[in-house]
Order: sequence, then structure tokens, then C-alpha cells
Amino acid sequence: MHAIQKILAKAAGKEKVQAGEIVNCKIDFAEINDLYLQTVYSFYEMGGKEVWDNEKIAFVFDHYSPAPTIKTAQNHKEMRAFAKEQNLKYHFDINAGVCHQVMPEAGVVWPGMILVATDSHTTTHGAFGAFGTGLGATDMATVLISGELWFRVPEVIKIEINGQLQKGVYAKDVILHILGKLKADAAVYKAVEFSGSYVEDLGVAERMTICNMAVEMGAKTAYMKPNHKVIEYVQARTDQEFIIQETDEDFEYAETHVFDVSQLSPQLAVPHSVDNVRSIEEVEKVKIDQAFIGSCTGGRLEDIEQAYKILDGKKIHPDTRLVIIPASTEVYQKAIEMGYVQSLMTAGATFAASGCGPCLGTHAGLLTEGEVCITATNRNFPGRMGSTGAQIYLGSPASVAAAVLTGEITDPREVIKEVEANA
Ligand SMILES: CC(C)[C@H](C(=O)O)[C@@H](O)C(=O)O
Ligand code: SF4
Repeated sequence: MHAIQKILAKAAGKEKVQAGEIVNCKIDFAEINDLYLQTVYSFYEMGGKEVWDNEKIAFVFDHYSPAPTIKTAQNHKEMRAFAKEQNLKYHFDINAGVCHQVMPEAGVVWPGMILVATDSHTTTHGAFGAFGTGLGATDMATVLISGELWFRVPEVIKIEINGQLQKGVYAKDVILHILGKLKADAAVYKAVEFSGSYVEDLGVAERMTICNMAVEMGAKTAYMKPNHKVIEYVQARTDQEFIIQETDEDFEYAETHVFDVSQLSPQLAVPHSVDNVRSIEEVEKVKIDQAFIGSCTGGRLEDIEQAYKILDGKKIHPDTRLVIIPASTEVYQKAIEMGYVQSLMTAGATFAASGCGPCLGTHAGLLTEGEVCITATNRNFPGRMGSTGAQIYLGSPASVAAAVLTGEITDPREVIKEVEANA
């Protein structure tokens, strides 16, 4: 069995499971975001009275936070009432950030757990060796009532990533490159394991960026075997005991793909699909109107630092706008302490309150017809960030920063070389 299948077997109280088998698993933690008030309605419609465990459920207000409309304010009000009535231990209101950043920071994510959330990017938590997957309102209501849910045991695709990245090339470029090669339907209902020499020593932030976008190839869940950096991160935030499952030597993967990233250029997903990927050399000079750094894909301290290293002491191009939204208040506070916020605001960036915001076009920086945006987020379908007539390029925070410096898509490797030469 694969480590992921062992996680499911343990949660189902079984010795062994196999791909294709349906198993009923105990859930370790469940998160509902503020787009899913329906979960509360379904909970009551299904006869729910008390949640199965009020210490294993989180409400996170992140998609519409702070509430940009009266309707979403009403949703928050009803969800706050439910959280109070059920005495939920974890209720992250409008001052917390994006669920996939807030939960690891709160110490509720650990290796070997089953974490479900009303969000497709719950694959992010494979970065911690967890089985993380997204649910709809009805399944989530079932979990709130019973603390259990059925799963079809997935096959596992192995993505082996080897080599050391060049300066100016980042984890976001790696996952975009993989998506461009394997395409958006490569892993439908399968689990994706990322391994190889590049992954083994990878830090938490980079692991989260890569696992976050596994769902963009249809993955049910993602997995990276925890390294010492992950274990240190988790143990600094929780006393929860955990087991790191080992994949059997003789486990047979459904597919194996091997990538050497040592010569990889910065990558961009170009309009209008996440798997429509080009090396930056093919898309340089595209004029940019607006740029965004943020989200559960690219809003961590390390992402903001990429922009700081390029823009510190400089001014963004007068024809462009840069919106930066730290993925959580904790990230925001650290970015302030590091001087990144002050420097980037002086360069001309606009900061907004932690949350999803422009990533899915709810508020804090939408695009109108004909505007061109480069963003550190994970989806670029028509209408994702506002008008369906806008053009969205997905790239690393460094590619975003290089573009707002020159006003057009620019290779961050060139800009970084210049910054270092003038340092
Ligand atoms: C919550 C939901 C509307 C959606 C998801 O499930 O991913 C959102 O977070 C997104 O990124 O599109
Ligand atoms: S930041 Fe974007 S991708 Fe992440 S949960 Fe929010 S809307 Fe979804």
C-alpha cells in the first residue's frame, strides 16, 4: 500500500485497502469557509443537532472577508451564530486569512491525518503528509453530524522532480511546468505523490504551493513525505502525536512521471487555462495593467519576500498596479516586522486585508474588460478575477514583481541579476 492508502486504512479501522475500494473513514478535522453557509442549512435539514466534535471543526471567513456585500455579511452573521451555538473551538473570523494558511498556522494540520474542507485547494495539506481533500456542503454536513465519510481509495500517480532550480525560478514555476506537460485532467480522482531530489529538502511554503495546485490536474489529494522542516513546523504548533506512514517498497504506482527542473525557466500559465503553460521567454513584453501577489498559492512570507527582493528601493511602473494580500494575518505581521510591507508600499504596492479577495474576483482588486493581469494565484479561466474579457497570466511572485517593475512580462532572472550587480 501507499502511505496515502495506509492513512485511509487506519481511519477506516482496516488492515489493508486497495485502489477502487470504498471505505468509511473517521475524519480528523473539518473546515468550512464562508462560501459554504449551505453546510449549516444541510446540517439541520439532515437532522443535525450537535456537531460530532466541536474541537475538530473550523469556520474560516476568507473568501468574502471582510464582507464586501450585505448578503455576505448576512452569511457571516448566520455562520457566527452557528459557531457560537455549537461552541466551535476554531472560528477564524475576518481578521485571520485564507483557510489553507490559517489551519497549519493554528496547529490543526499534521502528518497522517484526514483533513476535509469545503474547498478544492485542500490538497495543499499533502505538503504536511496529510490526506487533504475538498468536499461539497452535503458531504460536509454528513461529517459535521457523524465525524465520518466514505472515500473511494485512489490510485496514486508518482511525480518525481529532480534537480536544483536556477536563481529566479521557484516552486510555482515547477508546478506550472508539470501542469503544462500533464494537463488539467491528468489526475482526476487520483492521488498525486511528489517526490525526488528537488522535493526531499523543500521547505514548507514551497511544498504548500506545489500541493495546492495538484487539484488543477484533478487530483483527489496530494502527498509529499514529510521532511524535518515539516516536522519542525508541525511540532512547533501542536503537541498532537502523529505517525508518518511509509509506502511499501513493492507498491505499484498507476503512473510515474519524471521531471528534471535544473534547466527550467520561469513558467507562465497564459490565458485562459492553468495548463496552457509557456516558458517566460515566449511571453515576454506582454503589457501588464494589474498584478496580484496573494492567496493560498502565493501569499506566504516567502512569496512576499520574492517581490521585496526585486522591488525594494524601486518604483513600480506608472502604468501598472500591484495588489498584495498576505495569506494570513500572521504572515502580514511578519512581513511588517521584516520591513517588506513598508518597502513594497513605498514602491507603490497596494496592501489589503488578508483573505482570498482578487484570487477569485470577489473584491479588493477586480479586472475590467480588456485588462491584463499577472498573478501569483492558481486559476486563470475567463471571469476568475472579474471581467470575462480580462486576460490572466499565472506566475511566481518574482515574475509578478518583475512585470510590475517594467510594465510588461519580464524574466525575473534578468531583474535579479541586475539587483545583485547593483547591490
Ligand atoms: C470555495 C470554492 C468556491 C473554491 C474552491 O473550492 O477552490 C475557491 O476557493 C476557488 O479557489 O475557486
Ligand atoms: S485563496 Fe484563492 S485558491 Fe485559495 S482558497 Fe481562496 S479563492 Fe481558493
